[in-house]
Amino acid sequence: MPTFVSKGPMITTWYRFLERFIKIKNKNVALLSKVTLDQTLFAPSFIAIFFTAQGMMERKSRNQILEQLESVAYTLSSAYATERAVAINAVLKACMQLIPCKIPSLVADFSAQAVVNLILHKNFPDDPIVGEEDSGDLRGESGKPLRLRVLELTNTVLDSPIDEEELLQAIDRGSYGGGSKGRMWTLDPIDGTKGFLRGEQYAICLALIIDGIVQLGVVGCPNLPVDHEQPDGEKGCLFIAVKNQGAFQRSLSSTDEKPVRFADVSSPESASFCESTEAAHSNHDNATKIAALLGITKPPVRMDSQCKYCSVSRGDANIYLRLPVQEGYEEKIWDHASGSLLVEEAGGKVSDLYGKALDFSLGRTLKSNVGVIVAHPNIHAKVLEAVQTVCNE
Ligand SMILES: Nc1ncnc2c1ncn2[C@@H]1O[C@H](COP(=O)(O)OS(=O)(=O)O)[C@@H](OP(=O)(O)O)[C@H]1O
Ligand SMILES: [Mg+2]
Repeated sequence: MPTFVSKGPMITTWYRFLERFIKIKNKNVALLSKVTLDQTLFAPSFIAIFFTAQGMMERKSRNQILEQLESVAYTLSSAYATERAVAINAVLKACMQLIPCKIPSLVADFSAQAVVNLILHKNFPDDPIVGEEDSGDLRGESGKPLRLRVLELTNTVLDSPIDEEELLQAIDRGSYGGGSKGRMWTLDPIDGTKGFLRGEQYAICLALIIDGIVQLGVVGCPNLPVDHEQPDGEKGCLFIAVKNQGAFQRSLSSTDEKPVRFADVSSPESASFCESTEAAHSNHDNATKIAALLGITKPPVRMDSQCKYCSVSRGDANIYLRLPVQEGYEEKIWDHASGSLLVEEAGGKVSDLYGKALDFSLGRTLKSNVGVIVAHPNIHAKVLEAVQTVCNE
């Protein structure tokens, strides 16, 4: 019904407008101009108006309407569709090989990097990869026992088995130095090694960066509950974000994707925050002082790995702080690329401790940034101010 009522008159008026105002003699150029205007101006506006009106008539909430618009925009957009599908497949395979049994973390780390790099190389042979691991510890006689265990695990998820030399080559495809030009992938095969060892949160994180800008991020969290409200329910989630296409979550066992959004929060007092489990990776004492300054009363949620980015993106908490412990520590691009895009696409804001955007164009590390602050745009400025007050004390 809304289609019938709105579409006819609007389209007729639009085409009349085009006929009247596009006065180009060359017929082909005139046609091309009309098609361009139609696809870039009319179609997106019409779709947005149509779905908003439909949502309002169905008495949907503002958030439900936004979610629907996001999924329509995603369905209609095909940018990076192949990269998205390949990245999901690679991260899923790497997750699957780690779930069934208890695996030593070194074996898991190398094997996850081999699996993801092999899948990326098969699909995008010219794309360089900035990966956390290299094959040094697997080489020679001394590396043989570890090498064979990694090879065995890697071959459990590959369609066609590889040999020892192919394994080493695959891992070393992650040796790219990064930079500001062209395409590259960045991979943390197991982020949150300590969490993996404890049987808690860890993540497999893959991102596509083009000319220094993160365009796609996929994060696999094999131990994260699918629903934060049901910590004993199904575990294992995949988070996916493509620039300007929104952020999504699915479980490892299903292909159904749901949009994820930052929880609305109007003031820091009502917020909750999460930080690293490891006090050696983020300063817990300063975080406590910042929380007090902001009037936050809820205790922090401590969690390992980029699962923190995922958790705030879907509204489990409102703030993520990573406060430097060691002067001169340079954050690695694979520890933040996919997570930061996920946050931005879910409606959150990411900066460093000085309010600067994270710069992924400077090599393997975030050389020009210090720490990370993630918060809802409504409260980011206040959080930043409190962080600066405490860190400058
Ligand atoms: N000194 C220091 N400061 C800041 N960060 C550091 C530091 N040392 C290590 N790392 C990196 O922290 C990564 C783990 O991230 P988290 O701290 O979020 O998780 S965890 O709680 O430590 O498991 C961890 O990633 P993984 O090595 O992949 O686990 C490291 O890259
Ligand atoms: Mg890491």
